[in-house]
Amino acid sequence: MQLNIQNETSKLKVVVLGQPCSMGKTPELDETYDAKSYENVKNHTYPVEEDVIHEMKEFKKVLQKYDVTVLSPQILKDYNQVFARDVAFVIEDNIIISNMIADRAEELYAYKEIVKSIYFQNIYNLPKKAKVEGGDIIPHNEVVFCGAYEGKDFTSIKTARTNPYAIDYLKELYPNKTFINLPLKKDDKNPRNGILHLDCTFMPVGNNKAILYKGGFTNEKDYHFLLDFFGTNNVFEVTDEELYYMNTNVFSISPEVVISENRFERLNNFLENEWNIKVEKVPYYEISKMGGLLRCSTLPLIRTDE
Ligand SMILES: NC(=[NH2+])NCCC[C@H](N)C(=O)O
Repeated sequence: MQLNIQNETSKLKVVVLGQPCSMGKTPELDETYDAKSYENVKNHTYPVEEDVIHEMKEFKKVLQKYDVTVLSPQILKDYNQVFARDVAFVIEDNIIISNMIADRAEELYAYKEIVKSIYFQNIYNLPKKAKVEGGDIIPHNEVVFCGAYEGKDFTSIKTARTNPYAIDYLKELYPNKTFINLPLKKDDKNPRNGILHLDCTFMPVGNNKAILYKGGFTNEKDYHFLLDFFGTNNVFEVTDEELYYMNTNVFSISPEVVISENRFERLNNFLENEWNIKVEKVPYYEISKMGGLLRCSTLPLIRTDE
């Protein structure tokens, strides 16, 4: 398989969709590793497998309607494999295997067959010290936006997943790209105070447009930087409440078509009416309770340049 990913929105051809089966039982509070799961376990509202299967089926149907080839990781017994995004990521024609949080490390085993179908010279493993997850990496043509956490307390924060060392390493692999780090606020218990991955607070859509939440960045100047980068008129800003339900985490299948959650009313209307982007709506509310949404559930392998 010849991989190709330059950005978030070019026409999608091949994608891995996470695996909803055999999620295992609801975690204990101290077994959660993101703030939304923490909150939903605490409130006894953590989703059941049946609902997760249903939502992912609906998502898959839309992908297939647009002739996208959908691959699945193998099923690992009693292991949450919904969020394919973080396991690995593709930049240009290489796949980079993430060094994920230990709680999720086994997910990679389920990708053996998929990785086997990729030319070996295009598969990169990183040194152990380089911590990174795909949700913190957003390729945007010559630029790669990153969400590395720079604090000294990195190892004691479960929602800190990407470190500056990993970004430095990626810079060496892609000397022609500009890596822009946008450090994120972290909070393992309160989902309203911290951001798990960069794709939970910022997402390019259409042609050089973006969805953005102001409050997610450690340095407010990074929010202003993104506003300038895309241009204020090309940015849809989400509110605190919309952030909580993960409105930034939609998934593009082309510059003209975005898959979004059916409750994201203000965003969906805006995309359709103001930016002329077709919005395919799917139910994904239950999955949002585990700290990820549509983009998080996917690992795109091939998008065609147009
Ligand atoms: N790319 C993402 N935002 N992924 C979301 C992953 C959520 C998952 N519960 C975790 O904590 O790892």
